[in-house]
Amino acid sequence: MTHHDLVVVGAGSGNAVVDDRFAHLDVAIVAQGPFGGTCLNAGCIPSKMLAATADIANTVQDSGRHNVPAQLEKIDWPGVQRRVFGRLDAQARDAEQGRRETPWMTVYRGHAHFTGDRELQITTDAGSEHITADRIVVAAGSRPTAPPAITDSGLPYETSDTVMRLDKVPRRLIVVGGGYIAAELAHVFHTAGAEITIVEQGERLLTPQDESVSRAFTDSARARWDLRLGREVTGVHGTPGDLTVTLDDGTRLGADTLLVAVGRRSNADTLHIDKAGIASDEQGLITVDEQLRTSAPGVWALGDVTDGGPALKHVANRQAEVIAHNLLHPDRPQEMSYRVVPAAVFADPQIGQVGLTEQEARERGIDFVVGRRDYQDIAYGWALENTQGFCKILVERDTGTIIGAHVLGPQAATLIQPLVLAMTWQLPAREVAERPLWPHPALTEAVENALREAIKDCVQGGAD
Ligand SMILES: Cc1cc2nc3c(=O)[nH]c(=O)nc-3n(C[C@H](O)[C@H](O)[C@H](O)COP(=O)(O)OP(=O)(O)OC[C@H]3O[C@@H](n4cnc5c(N)ncnc54)[C@H](O)[C@@H]3O)c2cc1C
Ligand SMILES: NC(=O)c1ccc[n+]([C@@H]2O[C@H](COP(=O)([O-])OP(=O)(O)OC[C@H]3O[C@@H](n4cnc5c(N)ncnc54)[C@H](O)[C@@H]3O)[C@@H](O)[C@H]2O)c1
Repeated sequence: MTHHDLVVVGAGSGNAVVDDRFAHLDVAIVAQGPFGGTCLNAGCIPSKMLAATADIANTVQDSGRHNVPAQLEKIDWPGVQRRVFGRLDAQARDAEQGRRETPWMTVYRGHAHFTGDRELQITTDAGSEHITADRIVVAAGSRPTAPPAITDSGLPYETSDTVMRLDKVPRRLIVVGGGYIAAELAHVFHTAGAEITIVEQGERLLTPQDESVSRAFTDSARARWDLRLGREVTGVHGTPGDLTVTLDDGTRLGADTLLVAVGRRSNADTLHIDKAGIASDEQGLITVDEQLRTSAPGVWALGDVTDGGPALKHVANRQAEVIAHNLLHPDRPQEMSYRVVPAAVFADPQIGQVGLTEQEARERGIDFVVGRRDYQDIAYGWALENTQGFCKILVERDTGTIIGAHVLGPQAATLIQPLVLAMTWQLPAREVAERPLWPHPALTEAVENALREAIKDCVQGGAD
């Protein structure tokens, strides 16, 4: 049995825990999948590289509105695949190679599970190995789920793990689920030439978003895609490549490809965490405290496998930093904060969001005002000929505190950042609107003007 000072299980965000500050230790990393994990290989990065390509294709298709006659010939899908995955696969290989060449690190390739306190069995192609460690970081991520009506059919279906690497664009793609992945990948495949149908059990797409954002997004999607809202799949029949999907209202839909995007579940259930005294919640997420310690002494956890914050890469990255600090400085530990967590949907239109939605603020009984500015009411919105974008900011009436912000439209993921900063430092809305100069006529004027709109109705907008 080999002993290490520190073992990290999972080479996604877990790989970011360890750097040269740990060179005095004997460190091992166990990797079942490619280095870089979901984000690099099948998540954030390929989906955004594909979405950026789709945005460019849309710009060409839409160029007539700017008096630039142009025609989109086609998206060269095999070329896009080579560019995107050629780059990302090389990154994953280089990351693993870098670890293998690090003298104080050991790379185990295989699946780890606990056999006791800080004791792991690693199953590899060559057999199995037992290791122990003084300290362990669990960063085993999550995996896509699929409804039984689909899995029981025995017919093939894609998930985000596989669909982006298809060698051909599907002709008719049915997406089950109307959340993040559906919004982003329907944008990609629609622009690449697929007919899109979305089957979503809720009444709108992206329902956790602010109602006005979810509504605007759904309306925009309805113009391009066939939306089956309030519906579930009850069965799949046919043969691979020629599928018939039945819905709970009896509708039958034809497709060559089915993409299931109904959420993900923690991989904690594959780790035998009970053998190591690691507690999990009712959804199977490993329970962590503010310092990202599990219930087992000497075991930390981060990312999608845990109950610590939303399953987003910037959350996991920050958790990796906090754990690294706490491993190196146990005498002065840091705590993870989830007070201000932004998120973005890289679809068409793009969405940026932070803090409370209007419906959440109402449910909490907060007395708040809403400031809104549409892109079509600012100069750069005219320049873009944009008619649907807006920035909406929620401000507590009495204190002028910004409690939530929502942007829909071009560059929304970037435009949200000044509001993330303002909320992080708890700057009053009036100060954020009036103290800095906002460059004219940039898109950021949508943010500035939404803030000015909100503070008109505040009792106390902040500093005068
Ligand atoms: C399509 C898609 C798009 C996304 N886009 C965004 C985005 O734009 N922005 C954003 O913030 N987030 C995005 N996310 C979410 C983001 O990818 C995840 O939150 C993040 O990657 C989680 O990191 P992690 O380290 O917890 O898990 P992972 O990156 O999944 O890493 C876990 C690693 O552990 C390995 N592993 C699992 N079990 C074991 C085991 N028993 N033994 C050894 N190794 C094991 C896995 O092979 C994997 O490499 C997206 C996700 C998807 C699916
Ligand atoms: N830009 C980003 O940050 C980004 C992008 C993609 C994925 N992600 C991460 O990956 C996670 C998974 O994404 P996702 O899109 O799979 O999940 P999601 O939770 O965003 O959306 C799932 C959707 O599927 C619907 N649904 C569930 N069961 C269904 C059923 N049986 N039939 C029809 N609809 C059903 C839900 O109502 C929901 O709208 C996200 O929650 C997020 O953490 C983030």
